[in-house]
Amino acid sequence: MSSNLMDGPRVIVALDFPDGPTALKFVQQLPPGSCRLKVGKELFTSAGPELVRQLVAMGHDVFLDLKFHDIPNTVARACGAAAQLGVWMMNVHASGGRRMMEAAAAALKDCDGERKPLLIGVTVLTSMGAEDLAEIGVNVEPAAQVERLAQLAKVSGLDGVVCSPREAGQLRAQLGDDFVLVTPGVRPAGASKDDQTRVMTPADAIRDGAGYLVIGRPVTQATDPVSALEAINAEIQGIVQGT
Ligand SMILES: O=c1ccn([C@@H]2O[C@H](COP(=O)(O)O)[C@@H](O)[C@H]2O)c(=O)[nH]1
Repeated sequence: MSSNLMDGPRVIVALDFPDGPTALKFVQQLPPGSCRLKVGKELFTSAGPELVRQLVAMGHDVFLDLKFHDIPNTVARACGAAAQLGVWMMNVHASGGRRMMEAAAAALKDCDGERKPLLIGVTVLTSMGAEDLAEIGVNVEPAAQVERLAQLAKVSGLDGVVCSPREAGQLRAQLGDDFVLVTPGVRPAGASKDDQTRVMTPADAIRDGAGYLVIGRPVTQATDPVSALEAINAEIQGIVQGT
């Protein structure tokens, strides 16, 4: 899938809500086709796989963001179980290593064509900066570590990576148009960074080669979430069409 040929919404709204009913109430107000949806650790822990099945049955593309990170066998089996839910995208931590990522990719290889979920590797969390990396013994700039893990993800058979938009340009140039770049750490101009560190605006992220923008609080916590989402889609529309 070339980033230039991707169909459909580029924004993935992070449904970081405390429970299923709150998430569903939020989803029901979204205009059809305006975004894809991400179910992460908070909502999945509270509402479980049934909510994921429900969102898939409603026709949504669901990114199951559970960031699996364990021994290869455990991660492979978790990925197999996630695929059974019919999700569009799922992820593992690239720092789990090549054998873990290869096992995850192998677990999905028997899913039939259209239904095969995209498998994405998390590189360096967008909340982390150089000092955070140094504290865990990684004494390089985030961009260098992202590049290293993204290359490992690619040779391990993954479809793409989660990175910050700040690394999108470099990865797009190095890893090609077919490698999927999913970028959280996206903030409209003037919005609070919250706990994110490596951020960019929606327009700049797309311009630099991001495939999908994961956006949570700037939409979900907005006074008018639908208008906030529409403004982001309007901001990136011209750039997406020009790519
Ligand atoms: O490196 C990462 C990986 C995942 N996330 C997730 O994306 C959203 C971002 O939410 P905002 O409210 O827009 O900050 C959230 O669900 C994270 O778990 C990330 O931020 N960075």
